[in-house]
Amino acid sequence: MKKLVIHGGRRLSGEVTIGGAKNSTVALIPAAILAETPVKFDSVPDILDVYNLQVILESMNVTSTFKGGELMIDPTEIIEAELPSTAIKSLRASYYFMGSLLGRFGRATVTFPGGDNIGPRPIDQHIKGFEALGAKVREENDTVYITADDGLKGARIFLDMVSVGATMNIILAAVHAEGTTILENAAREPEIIDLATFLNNMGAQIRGAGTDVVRITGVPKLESKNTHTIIPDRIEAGTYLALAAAQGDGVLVKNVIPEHLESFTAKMIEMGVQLDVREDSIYVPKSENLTPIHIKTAPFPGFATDLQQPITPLLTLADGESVITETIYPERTRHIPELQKLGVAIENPEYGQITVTKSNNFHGASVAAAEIRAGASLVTAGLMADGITEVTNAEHVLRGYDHIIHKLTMLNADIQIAED
Ligand SMILES: CC(=O)N[C@H]1[C@@H](OP(=O)(O)OP(=O)(O)OC[C@H]2O[C@@H](n3ccc(=O)[nH]c3=O)[C@H](O)[C@@H]2O)O[C@H](CO)[C@@H](O)[C@@H]1O
Ligand SMILES: C=C(OP(=O)(O)O)C(=O)O
Repeated sequence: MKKLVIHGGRRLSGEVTIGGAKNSTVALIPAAILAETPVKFDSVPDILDVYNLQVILESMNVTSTFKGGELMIDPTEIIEAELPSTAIKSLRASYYFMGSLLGRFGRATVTFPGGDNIGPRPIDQHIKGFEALGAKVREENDTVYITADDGLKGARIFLDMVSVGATMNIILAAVHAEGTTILENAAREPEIIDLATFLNNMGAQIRGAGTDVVRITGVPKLESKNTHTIIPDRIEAGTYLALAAAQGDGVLVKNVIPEHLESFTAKMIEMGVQLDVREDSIYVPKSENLTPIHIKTAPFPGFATDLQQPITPLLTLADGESVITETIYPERTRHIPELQKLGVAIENPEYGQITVTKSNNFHGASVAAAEIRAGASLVTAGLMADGITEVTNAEHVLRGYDHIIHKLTMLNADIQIAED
């Protein structure tokens, strides 16, 4: 295991460039096996999830090379094979192989996915979608067996709740299905548009991605003709924006799509952070006299659950009590006891509710990252704290933050990675 060692208290300044979106990337890689040709992505983030997905691809005889942000995947010699369960368990998004294998071969056998411990994460809506398309689904010994012996047929599917994963998975399965699938109450996250753009550029017919009704008309063949550039990671961007406001003396966050962050930047502005939102970058000046806010997490375009923990250290600078209502993952609270060790006044008074009050004098401590965004909040708080903070279980952070040591060091932070 690895740990991050932070000598906190240094003021941050300069520029940081955001990488490609993790949540696009982890869907695009499984999507690549639907192509009859090699595919190429650029702006691919250097994160552990990508390396684990490459291990899964390799088990299917799909070769891939990843260098300098460019990922080439050749699925032309793909074979059906047992997928490596350690890699499958290392990330949530391995469940996208259910949709893409089903689309490609008409059947899929995938171990239950792993991923972050942020409370229950059922996949009933994914399964409901596959069944509506004509597949039979059986769950046994932690494994999901999906078969569509008579092929998949377009269907009308209404999701019971807005789910990013189910929306993506149903799109993946439906691209080769016979006829048209109409997916209602679909998630509207920008990463879904990114997936649809990639597939459409290869010949798929997906309309309405980014709205709550997505129509997918099956096509027999997908062929890649150009490189797909992955959209910037709005969650990584939000993490740096919050850090910059909390500990910066002027930070420019580059390669962002500000429209993807509106619910987040609106809250920062409400706090009194004088953001300068430009075309594809956001400047964060030194922030003072902040006021507390109320945040309610919600599906896009609402405030992202993935950003409630990264913004938390900033809330400690506001004069009063801020309240976060976590509606997506009410048990996403594993950062709380760890932040308390650093001196943060944070409580979980009732299920799904988190309160944060003004806390002076953070002090370094040894803390554990239970999951990716809990880890991001600990790194932010550690950079604000006096003394040394060690964040153990750093793999959770490295799973989704591209070149984090380099980026923070360039902003004048003192952070190292070490074996634990
Ligand atoms: C790889 C990826 O993109 N991960 C993101 C994705 O996760 P993921 O796609 O797993 O999250 P979902 O959007 O599916 O989950 C939303 C809510 O629906 C519930 N649900 C979901 C599916 C289902 O079949 N049944 C069900 O009850 C979940 O428990 C949760 O309460 O969206 C989450 C919510 O924005 C983010 O936190 C994750 O970073
Ligand atoms: C919960 C997250 O990721 P995953 O769905 O990949 O576990 C996240 O990115 O915050």
